Amino acid sequence: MIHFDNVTKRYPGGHEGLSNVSFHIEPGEMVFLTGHSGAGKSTLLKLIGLLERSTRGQVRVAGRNLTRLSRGQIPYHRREVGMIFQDHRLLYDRTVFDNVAMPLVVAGLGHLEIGRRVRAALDKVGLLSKEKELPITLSGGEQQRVGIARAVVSKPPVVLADEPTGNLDPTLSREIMSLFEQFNDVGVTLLIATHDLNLISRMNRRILVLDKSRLAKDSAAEVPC
Ligand SMILES: Nc1ncnc2c1ncn2[C@@H]1O[C@H](COP(=O)(O)OP(=O)(O)OP(=O)(O)O)[C@@H](O)[C@H]1O
Repeated sequence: MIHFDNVTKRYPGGHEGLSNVSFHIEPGEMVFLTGHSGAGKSTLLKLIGLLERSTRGQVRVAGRNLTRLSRGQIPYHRREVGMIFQDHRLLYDRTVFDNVAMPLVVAGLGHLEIGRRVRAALDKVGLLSKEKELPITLSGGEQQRVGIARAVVSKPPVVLADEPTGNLDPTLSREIMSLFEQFNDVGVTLLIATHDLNLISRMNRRILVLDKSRLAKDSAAEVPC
């Protein structure tokens, strides 16, 4: 589902956010990505979501070679990759419903279909009763769940999360992880970047470790990277 072959990302100014990274994630895997601050976790997720392009090497997601993808194809790719951010990135002048509906509006779906899908996604994250609220009136954990509903409303086969529990207490973090497990149970491939080593060890899943922009460890690999 996600293939990195010798991928390097060099930012303007010459700094390498990612250096010669290779790994494969199979459909239906749930994988954690960790490493020190600045190790390259966000850069790796941005390459998968096409928020950034690789400088060298090949990134393939759901059968698409992102290195060769034209600008016109980017919206189709984004629909297949749901992204969740630590700071939620909600629109604070729009209701919860409108925030979750955004990807479907962009995709040009009809009114009734949007209503049906948004309510299904809000129900999944336990926020159906809050659809008319503005995000600012919600708690941090609830805002994160709005962000999660928005990421999964198009039913993407791949979901990426960048520090999704960074601002949450342990109970809320567990709730978010349980939601991710439920998505994974129905076949969604998840890649979750986090500093939280307690959380990672509790989940008992495959772990990719970045160190100074390189892949230092893949718990699924027999030998060190
Ligand atoms: N747009 C950019 N321009 C220049 N350098 C960047 C840019 N984005 C990231 N970097 C650099 O690339 C490296 C990797 O950054 P990245 O944000 O991927 O790390 P991270 O592991 O996600 O860190 P954190 O855990 O602190 O969020 C860092 O040295 C960072 O300063």
